[in-house]
Amino acid sequence: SDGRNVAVDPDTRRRAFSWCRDFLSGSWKAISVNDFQIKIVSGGLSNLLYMCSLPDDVEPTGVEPRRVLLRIYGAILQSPNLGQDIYCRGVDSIVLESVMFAILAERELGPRLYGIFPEGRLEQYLPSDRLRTEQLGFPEISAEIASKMARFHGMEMPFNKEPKWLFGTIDRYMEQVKTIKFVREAHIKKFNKLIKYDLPAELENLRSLLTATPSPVVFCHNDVQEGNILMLDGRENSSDKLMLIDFEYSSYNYRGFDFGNHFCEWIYDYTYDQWPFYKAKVENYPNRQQQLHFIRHYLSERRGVAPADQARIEEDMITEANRFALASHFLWGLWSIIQAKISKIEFGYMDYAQHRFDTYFKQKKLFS
Ligand SMILES: CN(C)c1cc[n+](Cc2ccc(CCc3ccccc3)cc2)cc1
Repeated sequence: SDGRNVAVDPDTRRRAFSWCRDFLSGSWKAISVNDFQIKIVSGGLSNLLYMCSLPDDVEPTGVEPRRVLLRIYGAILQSPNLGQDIYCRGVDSIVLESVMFAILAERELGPRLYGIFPEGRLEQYLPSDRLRTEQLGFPEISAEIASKMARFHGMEMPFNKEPKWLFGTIDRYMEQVKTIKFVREAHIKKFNKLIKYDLPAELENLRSLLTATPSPVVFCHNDVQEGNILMLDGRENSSDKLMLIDFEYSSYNYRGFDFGNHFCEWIYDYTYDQWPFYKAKVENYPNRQQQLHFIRHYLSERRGVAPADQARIEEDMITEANRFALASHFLWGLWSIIQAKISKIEFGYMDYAQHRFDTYFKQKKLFS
C-alpha cells in the first residue's frame, strides 16, 4: 500500500510516539500524541515501516531529526529457513543485523541510526526512490554501484570471516528442498521438471568449479539488486547519488558472488504486476563491455595497479564474476522452490526457480 490512505492503528501510533519521544528527545518531547505525524510506508511481511514526523510548525531544538523511518521487526522475517521464525534465525540474527546496521551507519555507508530497541529501530528517513531494473545498466549508475560495492567490500567488520555463507546456505536449502512435499498439481508438475536437472549432482560440479576460482573473501552485501539501491533526492547532478541498503543477508563471502549476483539482477524485474509477477530478460545480462565498465570502476577505488597487470586482473575478474553468477542462480533458485512451499506472497516462485536453473545451465556453457 502506498500508505497515503491507510490509517495507523492507535496502538502502533502510541508505541511509535513513545519511541520517538524517548529516543529522539528534543522537540519530540514537546509535542502531543495528536500533533505526532505517522504514516505507513510499507506493511510487508518481514518488517513494518512507518514515517514519523514532527508537525510542520515545530522546529527541532537541537540535532534531533524532524522525520525518521520507524522499522518494527516482523513476526515472519524473510528467514531463509523453513518454518523458522524471528527468534531462531541462526547466525544471521537480529542482534548481528543490528550491529551491522549501526556500524554501517557510523561509517556513513548506510542510513543513520537514531534509536534501537528490541521491537525495532528508528532510522534516518532518506527522501529517495528505489532504482528500477533498467537503471542498473545506465553507465553512470553502474559505475557508482561498482564504487559503492568496492567501499562496502573494503569494510573490516566484526563478523566471522570464514566464507561459509554461500555453500552453507546452498547446502541448507538443498537439504530442505529434498524434504519438500508439494501438494498442488501445478507445483508438483513444475517440481518434477526441476528434478530432471539432478540438482544434488550439479551442486557438486558447481562446488568444484568455484573452489577452483580464486575470489577474495570480503564483507559482501549479497543482495545488490535494484530494490536495495536508493537514488537519493536532490543529488541528480552529483556523482554520489546512490545508497546501498538492506544488509539483512550481508556476510563475509567471496567477492565474486556480489559481482555475479548483481549482474544476474540485471535480468529480473520484480515489479511486473501480473502472473508470475516478475519479468526476465536474459539478454539484459551485462555484456563484456558493461562488465568491464563495472569492474574498472570497482577497481578505481584501489590505487597503484600497473597497467599490464590491470588487463590480466580485469580478465580474471570477468571470469570470477560470471562463474559466481552461477552460484546466484543456484542459490536463489533453491530459495525460490522453498518459498513456493512456505511463502504467502503471490509470486511465481516455481517459474522463477525454473528460469534461474535454465539460465544457470545456459551460462555454464558460456563461462565455465
Ligand atoms: C533472500 N535473499 C537475499 C534473496 C532472495 C531472492 N532473491 C532473488 C529474488 C528477489 C526478489 C524476488 C521477488 C520476491 C517478491 C515476491 C512478491 C512480491 C515482491 C517480491 C524473488 C527472488 C534475491 C535475494
